[in-house]
Amino acid sequence: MRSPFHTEPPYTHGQAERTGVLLCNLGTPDEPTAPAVRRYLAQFLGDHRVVEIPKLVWLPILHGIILRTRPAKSAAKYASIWTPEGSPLAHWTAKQATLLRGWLGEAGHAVLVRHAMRYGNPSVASQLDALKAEGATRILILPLYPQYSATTTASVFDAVYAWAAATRNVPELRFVNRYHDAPGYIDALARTIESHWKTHGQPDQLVMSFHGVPERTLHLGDPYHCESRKTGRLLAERLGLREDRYRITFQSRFGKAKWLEPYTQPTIEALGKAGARRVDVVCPGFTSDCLETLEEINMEVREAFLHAGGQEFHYIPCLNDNSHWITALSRVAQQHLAGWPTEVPTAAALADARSHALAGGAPKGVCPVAH
Ligand SMILES: C=CC1=C(C)c2cc3[nH]c(cc4nc(cc5[nH]c(cc1n2)c(C)c5CCC(=O)O)C(CCC(=O)O)=C4C)c(C)c3C=C
Ligand SMILES: [Fe+2]
Ligand SMILES: [Fe+2]
Repeated sequence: MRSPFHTEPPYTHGQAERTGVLLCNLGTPDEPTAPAVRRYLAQFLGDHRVVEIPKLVWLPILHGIILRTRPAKSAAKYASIWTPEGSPLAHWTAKQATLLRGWLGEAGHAVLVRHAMRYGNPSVASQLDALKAEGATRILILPLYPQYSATTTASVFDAVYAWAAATRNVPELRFVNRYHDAPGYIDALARTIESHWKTHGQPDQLVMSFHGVPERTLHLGDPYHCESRKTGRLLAERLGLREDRYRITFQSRFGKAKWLEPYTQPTIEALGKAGARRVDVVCPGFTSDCLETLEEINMEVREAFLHAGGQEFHYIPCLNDNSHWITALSRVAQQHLAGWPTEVPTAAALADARSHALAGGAPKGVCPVAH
């Protein structure tokens, strides 16, 4: 009879038990072409965590209208931010995983660290399989979203549950829901802004722009709005900014429904029209630069501000591979790893497990070990 679960090697004694961390991000197309963007958007916008319209109504609209028109337009935008290393989001996420592995190692935690994308590659399932193949029996799921949203964080968790539901020998799993107010995260953001200001001076207004979500999700119990606003308030306090020197706004509206307000672009245009000479924009909810920061903010919104009469527009990059940010991420990971063994098993422990395995004596056909 075929098993409904993924094929696994037979259980063997005496293997090194390892702890793993899986850094999860949203994902990005494999290349900046319409077919690749179509594949990516089909998976992304077909996720009921992202678009909550009943599938029977939504899928004909998605496949019949949106996926016929949007991919070519989005591909052109992706082409404008693509780098020799590929998509910025993919590049920074991979680098963050490498750096986090090093940081945790320095702190004495010999954990396996990999990264995965909720949509596109490398998939969450493929990286969980890889961690398991490397011996991970405990895995910490760490989304690269400081603010919890059902549209992003919970969707990553869905992918993990789906993998676990098809796995026989499931590792112990832990999930990080949020770190929107972690002091190290706020500090890393503040240092990035302060270092920009040290070179360029201060603006009339600092705009903290977060990705938006439909407003109704707030009324249905999603804390994303409140967590984003708290990040913004803590950041302003850390920078010593008075309330009239900064704004918290929401960007990247998708579709016709009301999203969280105030919207980023109209706010910045209004600032330009009202005579603000210089605006600086930072995107604290994005831990890597991506299409939504490099194209939407640094190109579209920049142009709108200058067109509205503004003189200087400064985009302050995301945390990316900033060392204070990696320190913050490693602190979040260590907090959630507490109580799990994170050292490499000693030779003595492995030898003990193996000699135990050699004790033998059970009937043929089952595990021949004296347990
Ligand atoms: C940081 C948190 C994010 C939330 C919350 C979020 C919600 C959300 N997004 C869409 C629709 C789109 N988002 C797109 C790109 C995109 N979104 C995020 C992050 C969040 N999204 C990132 C990091 C990116 C950039 C990815 C990259 O490859 O660089 C896109 C695709 C781009 C396009 O075609 O315009 C769409 C579409 C919805 C509907 C939503 C919540 C309901
Ligand atoms: Fe998005
Ligand atoms: Fe609130």
